[in-house]
Amino acid sequence: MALKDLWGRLTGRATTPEPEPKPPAQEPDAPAIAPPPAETPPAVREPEPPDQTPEPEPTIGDPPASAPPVQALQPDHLLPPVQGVPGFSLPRPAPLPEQMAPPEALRPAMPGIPEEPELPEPPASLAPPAPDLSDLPEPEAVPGAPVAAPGGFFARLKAGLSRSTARLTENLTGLFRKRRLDDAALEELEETLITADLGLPAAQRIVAGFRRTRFGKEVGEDEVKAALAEEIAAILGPVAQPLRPDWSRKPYVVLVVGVNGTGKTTTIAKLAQNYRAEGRRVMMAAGDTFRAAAVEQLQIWGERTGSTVVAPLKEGADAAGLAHEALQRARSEGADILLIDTAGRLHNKAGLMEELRKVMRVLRKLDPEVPHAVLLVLDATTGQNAVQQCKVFREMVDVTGLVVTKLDGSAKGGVVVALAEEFGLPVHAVGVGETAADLRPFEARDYARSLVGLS
Ligand SMILES: Nc1nc2c(ncn2[C@@H]2O[C@H](COP(=O)(O)OP(=O)(O)OP(=O)(O)O)[C@@H](O)[C@H]2O)c(=O)[nH]1
Repeated sequence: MALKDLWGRLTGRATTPEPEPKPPAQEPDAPAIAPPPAETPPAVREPEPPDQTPEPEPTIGDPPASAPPVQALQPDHLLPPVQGVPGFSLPRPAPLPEQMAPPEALRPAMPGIPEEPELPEPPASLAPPAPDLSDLPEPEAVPGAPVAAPGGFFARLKAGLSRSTARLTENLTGLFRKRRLDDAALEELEETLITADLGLPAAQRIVAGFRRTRFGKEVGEDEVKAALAEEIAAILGPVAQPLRPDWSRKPYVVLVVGVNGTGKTTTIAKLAQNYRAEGRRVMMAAGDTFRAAAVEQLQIWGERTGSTVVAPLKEGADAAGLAHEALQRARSEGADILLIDTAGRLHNKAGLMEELRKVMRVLRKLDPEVPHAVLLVLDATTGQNAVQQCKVFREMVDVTGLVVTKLDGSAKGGVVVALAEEFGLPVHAVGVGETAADLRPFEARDYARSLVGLS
C-alpha cells in the first residue's frame, strides 16, 4: 500500500493525488518568512547556515480536496471567564475582554495579500502582564455557542466521559454480579477493556492485577469498579504531569503538533488564556500557514487575551521562517512563553515530517535548546487511531507530552489509558469542551474514577 494511503488511513481522511511539487527553496534567512517576488523561484536562506548545501524546501501540498473543512473556532465559545486551573496555578479567574475584533477587521484573507516578502507588522509591544479588565462588562452570550457546562471540572469530566463509562461498565454489570473470578470471567474482563479502547497491553496488565489479588474470590460489581479504578489510576499516575514551563527560559518555547482537526489551535488558545490569566506574556505563532481559519483563530485569541500573534503574510508561507521570526520577536519583546502552532494537513507523512523537522532545525539555529516542549494533541474520539498517531509523530519529532482533547461526548475515553501504557509520555492536559475552562491538567485518580463511573 502506498505511503500516502497509509497516511490517509491514519488521519482518517482519503488522500488525493499529490499536487505538483513546488520549486525547491533553501531554508529561510532570518527573519524572512515570505517568498521573494513571483518571477523568481522562492529561495531564502537559513540563518547562519552551518553548511553551504541548500536544503530543499519540503514539498507541501494543499490540503486534500476531500478533507472536510475544519470548523472555524467561534471564539465566543470561549468567552466565559477564565477559571482557575490548579495545574496552571491560576490565582483567580479573570474576566476576558468584552469584544473581539470582528473577522473583517483582521488581516485580509490570505490569498489577497500582496506577494512582497515583508514581515508582518510588529505590534507596538506585548500587552502588559495582567490587563485590568475589571471594568469591562460580561461578554454577550452568542446564540448556539457552546458554554462551559456547570459544575466543577470533575463534574464536567464525569459528564463528558459518560459515554465512555457506559461502554466500559455495561458489560461489567452483567459480568460481575456476585460471580467467582475465574479464568472465563477474567477473559471477559479483558475483552471488555479492549472494547472500551484501553488497548491490549493495558487490558492485560489490569487483568493480571485482578488475577493476582482476587482470583477465585467472589466479587460484586461495586468492588470490581473500585478495583478497576485503582488499576487504571496506577497506569495513569506516572503520566499525569501538568505542563510546567520553566519560566527562567524566557521565552519558554512550546511546539504544538498533531493531525489536523485534533484541536491544536484551540489548545494553544486555551493555554494562552490560562497563562495570560496568570499574568504571563504570551506570544503565539500561527504556523498552520495553510489554513487561513487557524491563523484567524489565533489572531482573534491574541486580541482577546492580550497575547501577541505572529502570523504569516500569505497562505502557505514558510512555517519554519515564521517560527524563526516568532522566536526572535518573543526574545526581543520579552515574552514568557511562545506557543507555536503547526500544520497537521500536508499531503503526506513525508511532507509533514520534513516540515516539522525544518521548523525544529531553524529554531535550533537560534537556540539549540528549543523547543523546550513538543506537545502532541490527540483527539480522543479517534480511539485507537490516536495511538497510531502517537507512534507516527514520535518518529517525526521528539514529542515530550500529550494533550488529549474532545473527551466530552467521546465513547473512547479509555484510549488515554492505552496511550499511558504504551508510551508513558506525560499527559499534560485533557480537553472536555471548547471553553478555556475545559482544558485542565490531567489527574489520574479523577480520570480513572470518572471512567468507571465512580464519584
Ligand atoms: N467538544 C470539543 N471540541 C473541541 C475540543 N478541542 C477542540 N475542539 C474543537 O475541534 C475543532 C478543531 O479544533 P482546531 O483547534 O481547529 O484543530 P486543529 O488541530 O488546530 O486543526 P487544523 O488547524 O486543521 O490542523 C474546533 O471546532 C474546536 O472547537 C474539546 O476538548 N472538546
